[in-house]
Amino acid sequence: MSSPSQSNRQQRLLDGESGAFADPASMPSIDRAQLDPIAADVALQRLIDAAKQWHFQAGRLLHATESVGHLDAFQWLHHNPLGERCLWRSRDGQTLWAGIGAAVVLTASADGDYDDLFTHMHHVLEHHDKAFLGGIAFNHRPGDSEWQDFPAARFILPAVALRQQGDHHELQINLYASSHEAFVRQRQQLVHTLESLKLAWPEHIDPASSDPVQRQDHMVFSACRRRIHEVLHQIDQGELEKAVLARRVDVLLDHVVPAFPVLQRWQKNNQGCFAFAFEMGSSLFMGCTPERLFRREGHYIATEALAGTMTRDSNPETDAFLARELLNDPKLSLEHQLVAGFIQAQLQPLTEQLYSPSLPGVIKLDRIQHRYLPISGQLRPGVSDAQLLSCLHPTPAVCGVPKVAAQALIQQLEATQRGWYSGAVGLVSPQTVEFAVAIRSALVRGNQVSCFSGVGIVAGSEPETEWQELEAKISSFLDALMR
Ligand SMILES: C=C(O[C@@H]1C=C(C(=O)O)C=C[C@H]1O)C(=O)O
Ligand SMILES: [Mg+2]
Repeated sequence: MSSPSQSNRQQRLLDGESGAFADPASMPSIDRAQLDPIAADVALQRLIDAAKQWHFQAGRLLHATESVGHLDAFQWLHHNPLGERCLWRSRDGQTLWAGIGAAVVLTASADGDYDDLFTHMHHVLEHHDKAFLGGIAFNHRPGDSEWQDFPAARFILPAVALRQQGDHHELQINLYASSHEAFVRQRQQLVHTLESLKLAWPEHIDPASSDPVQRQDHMVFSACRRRIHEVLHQIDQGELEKAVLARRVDVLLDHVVPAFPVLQRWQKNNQGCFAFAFEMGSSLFMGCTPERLFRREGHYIATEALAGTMTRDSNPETDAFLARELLNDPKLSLEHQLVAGFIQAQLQPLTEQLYSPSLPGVIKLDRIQHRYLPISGQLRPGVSDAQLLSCLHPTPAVCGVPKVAAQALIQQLEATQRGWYSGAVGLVSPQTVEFAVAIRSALVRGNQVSCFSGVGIVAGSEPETEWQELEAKISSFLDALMR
């Protein structure tokens, strides 16, 4: 129960925001855990005052930070479509960044061209406790229609960021301009965004879910079987050992897809996954992935091999039996071992020492479980983030072995472009750089959503089993979408 003075404050916030709940009888209550109204309100006003007092400084980051009470980042983004939005949540849930609008946007138009990007990002950030969020494509093809808003690489420093580290939540604002004219324009935009920003919203107004109006599978089972046979044939011929085949399913709803509430449900069903979202133009790419590409802190790198999949069962004994099968099955071992071997071989020349447990473990998700092997090490002096990204991406978890042969076969067999699906997404801060593999992901455009999933094909793959695996991966997303 809230006190009368708290209720008044809640009402004032709601009235100020939209005027929609002026009648106390019809006013929904606010989730108390969601917000400390005074802190958020005052913090926001302080940030507006700070921005108004900024003076132009060429090529210097202007910034301000205020602590706030607990804000639900997914709902905050959902209720504030005031500029391009982005989100990054670490796998342990301890770190979350959400952004609205852009202070700095950095892009690359070709794959592998990451050196300048990282140099530039670190130059802008200096030592500040801030982060660029962004990602890279699987392999960039200019002119792809559904991916046209997504270049080979793109990173943004949000204009307004909500940062959560453990229990500490803060709002940050940023501005970086190279001319006085740009400074004036960007500051005006920033103040406007802050003055429009909602920090409170009615509780549990979750957009109603509905059945899809239409579903289009870009690869039906017969085509999938044909492609798997083609990969198996090439494996027989000794051309390659593994290739990952991907599938796209489009779903049309009768309303705009509520991307952030869907992502929040998806993430809640899959604790222990990264969550990410990047809005660009009228598209939004988001996902809930279990797979880390790498995390670097100082000279320390942590990565992993995650591949090989088994279904789950509601009966714990059967589920444990399936996990043992996952660890013992030779085809699943090979599928996973090819990823681990690649990562270890790529990192060997860049590290002093590389550590892994002798046996893999299991990661459990809502509908499936995976083989998992952590790999960590001490980087040699001078190894850069750009180098790590180029040497690890794409791993055989999303591409194949050998890499070049698999890339060519994927390009030949897959009917649709992957864009940022199976690329890498993450966060670049002065202290930490972390990328996740952008699988279990979907591209939202208005009331349409394209979701993607892939399977690793190795000797011993059976089309029916691989098809079920593709279905299981996609249905985790459809559960969150349709609920
Ligand atoms: C390619 C995807 O996932 C990859 C393929 C897996 C497999 O085939 O067993 C498991 C995890 C990932 O390495 C995807 O989910 O889209
Ligand atoms: Mg598999």
